Amino acid sequence: MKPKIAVIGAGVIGLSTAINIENLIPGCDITIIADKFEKDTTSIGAGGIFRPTEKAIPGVPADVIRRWSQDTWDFFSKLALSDLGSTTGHIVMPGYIFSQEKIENPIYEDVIFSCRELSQKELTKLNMAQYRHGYQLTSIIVQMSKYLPWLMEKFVRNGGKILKRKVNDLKVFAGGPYDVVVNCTGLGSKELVQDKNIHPVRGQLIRLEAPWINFWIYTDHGAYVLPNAEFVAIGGVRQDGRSDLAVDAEDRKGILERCYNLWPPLKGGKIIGEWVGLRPSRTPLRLEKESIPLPGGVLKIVHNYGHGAHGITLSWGTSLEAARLVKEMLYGSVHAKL
Ligand SMILES: Cc1cc2nc3c(=O)[nH]c(=O)nc-3n(C[C@H](O)[C@H](O)[C@H](O)COP(=O)(O)OP(=O)(O)OC[C@H]3O[C@@H](n4cnc5c(N)ncnc54)[C@H](O)[C@@H]3O)c2cc1C
Repeated sequence: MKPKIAVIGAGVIGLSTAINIENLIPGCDITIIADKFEKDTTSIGAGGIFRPTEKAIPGVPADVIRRWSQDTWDFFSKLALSDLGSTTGHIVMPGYIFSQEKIENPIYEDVIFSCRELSQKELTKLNMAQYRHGYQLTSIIVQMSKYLPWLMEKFVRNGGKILKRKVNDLKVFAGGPYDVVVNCTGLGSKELVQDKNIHPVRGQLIRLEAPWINFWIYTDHGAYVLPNAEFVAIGGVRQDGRSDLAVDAEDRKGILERCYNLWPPLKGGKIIGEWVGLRPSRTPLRLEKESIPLPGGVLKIVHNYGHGAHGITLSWGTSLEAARLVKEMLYGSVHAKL
């Protein structure tokens, strides 16, 4: 009999997990169940920069973060360097990080296309002498408005099914119809599995029409500039515990001030949109299997949520691991290679 699997959640984590399950368990019957899709998810609004760091998720060992980052990079760079890149939204883009602290990040050096520290002379030439450190990197930016629909289409083309519905309690799945249920609900896990550790970290960004900006910038003081083929996203804020979704005028003022100071040519850009999203943050993120014996039968769950500010960067790697855990739950650990 074909194994039946449900993936709850249709953000970048749910879609990537569902596709990795399709790849790892060919012929399985798989359904994505979610109450929000594409434009209503957090994933759609992310700046989309691949920016791995060993300290991305507190509580996750550096070698594990490195593996998830590397697996995501392998997938993203294959797309970006192929003729698919313009369809999936993966763009190779040079950029800068400016900071007061020295950044020791072996993942930058080993994984992304290129990374080197700038000299004081170079910082001065860029009008960035106020920063003690600067780095020039070439990474990948993912335009999420292209990537999410592409993932969805790929999932459906492989035979996957979609169900639009809110799940209020995973226990309804005890005893069937699914052999394994995969929880990729991000912040939804607060209610769905009563997880007190998951919390929102609010972000706000402004979308500019500024096609002359063709490199990205990241700083350690709440200013970033992330262009894609559609617009330039400038931000941002990181407000722990705040969960209102309306655009805040004070936040807008602060973002514009910081970003215009950082890179004055941005002032020529036309504001074409604003967006607020809630990073699903958890220390550490939850990527594990769980079996719950219930009167109706054993409920087998794989959890994959809580990626915080790094959900795009870690998406493919964590989803690959979640798919391996699903296979292990179906067939035992002999089949799984973690
Ligand atoms: C301003 C901002 C900028 C960001 N920039 C970057 C960046 O540059 N690089 C990077 O790596 N990351 C970035 N991130 C982080 C990234 O966006 C998130 O980590 C990622 O999108 C989380 O994906 P997800 O699939 O877990 O959650 P979501 O996209 O929120 O998806 C959750 C899914 O679960 C479903 N769901 C929830 N509860 C239920 C339920 N009970 N029943 C049915 N369905 C349910 C929802 O409907 C939805 O489909 C940014 C985030 C923000 C806010």
